[in-house]
Amino acid sequence: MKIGLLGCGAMGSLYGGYLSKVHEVYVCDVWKEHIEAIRANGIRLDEPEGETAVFTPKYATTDPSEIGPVDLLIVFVKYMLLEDALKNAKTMIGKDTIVLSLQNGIGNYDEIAKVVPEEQICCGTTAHGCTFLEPGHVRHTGRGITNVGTLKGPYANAEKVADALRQAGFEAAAHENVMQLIWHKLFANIAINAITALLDQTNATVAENPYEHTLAENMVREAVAVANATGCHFDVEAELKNAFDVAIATGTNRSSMLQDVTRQRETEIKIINGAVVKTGKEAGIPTPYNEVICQLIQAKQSFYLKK
Ligand SMILES: NC(=O)C1=CN([C@@H]2O[C@H](COP(=O)(O)OP(=O)(O)OC[C@H]3O[C@@H](n4cnc5c(N)ncnc54)[C@H](OP(=O)(O)O)[C@@H]3O)[C@@H](O)[C@H]2O)C=CC1
Ligand SMILES: CC(C)(CO)C(=O)C(=O)O
Repeated sequence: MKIGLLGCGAMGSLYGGYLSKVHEVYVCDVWKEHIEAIRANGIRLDEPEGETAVFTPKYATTDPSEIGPVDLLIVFVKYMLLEDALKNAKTMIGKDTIVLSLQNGIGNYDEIAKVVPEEQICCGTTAHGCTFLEPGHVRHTGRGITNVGTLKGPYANAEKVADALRQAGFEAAAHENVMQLIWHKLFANIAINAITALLDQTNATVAENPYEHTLAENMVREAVAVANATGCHFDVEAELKNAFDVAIATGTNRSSMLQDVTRQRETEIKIINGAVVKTGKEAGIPTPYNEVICQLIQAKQSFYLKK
């Protein structure tokens, strides 16, 4: 399969690397130094078990027009850059190209749909974790399943994508009700990301510190109520247990939002806690805890983004 990776940072390097074992992989990123390092030495991936794997994609570039249409385009660009990134990579998207989003949060699909017909979009979740180390070099921090589904497109597309991922050694499954899985993953990000970013603490503290725990619980309770108002069927106690289990399992991690504020980058708050606030407003469900934490993160990032 001809596969493109749009955004080849931490996660794009992991997926691009593994997929290049069996597929024809083209990686595209705006960061010139990183692309040059991949061209020179391949993608170096420090595996959770300790060894370093090296993968060689077919082609690495900063210019999507060099690639042409692919069968599958996986987007690992952050949400706020997604629409522009896809417009810039239009030449990679043919009428049969499947575009896959595995990004965190709720909102990526709508950004993709501004540029790509919905019939061609697949979305899902990944339980892998990755951290960028230096150009051409990333750390794989944890393994897990990749779930794929469609909202409007043919379900066969999700099966095709899951199959291509499995061929490359990923644990992957297609699902009829992918929104349920996206919400499920979101609840853990709701509990962990913004709190750790505000307090500059690792993930475990959300489960262990009583004040953080109470705040996380209140935010997850709101999020579950909102998800259920959209037609999902979540048991709030089970989701709370899962969210705190994730906090413990990834205990020493600095969450992606904490990494963003540390590097003075715009965070994904709008599609994490912000998605709960937005959907809550549409469904008439109050979400005061999520609203306050959104304002605090927006305030924090406004100081360094100067906007
Ligand atoms: N890291 C993780 O463990 C996980 C991340 N995710 C999700 O995956 C997504 C990506 O995360 P992650 O890999 O950590 O992020 P990174 O910031 O490491 O990677 C994103 C890459 O996209 C590049 N980029 C920006 N604009 C464009 C463009 N127009 N065309 C091509 N590339 C572009 C960025 O360059 P630049 O930095 O110069 O902007 C960067 O190299 C996020 O939405 C996140 O929620 C999901 C699960 C786990
Ligand atoms: C699960 C968790 C919280 C792991 O750090 C994550 O997905 C993130 O940091 O965005």
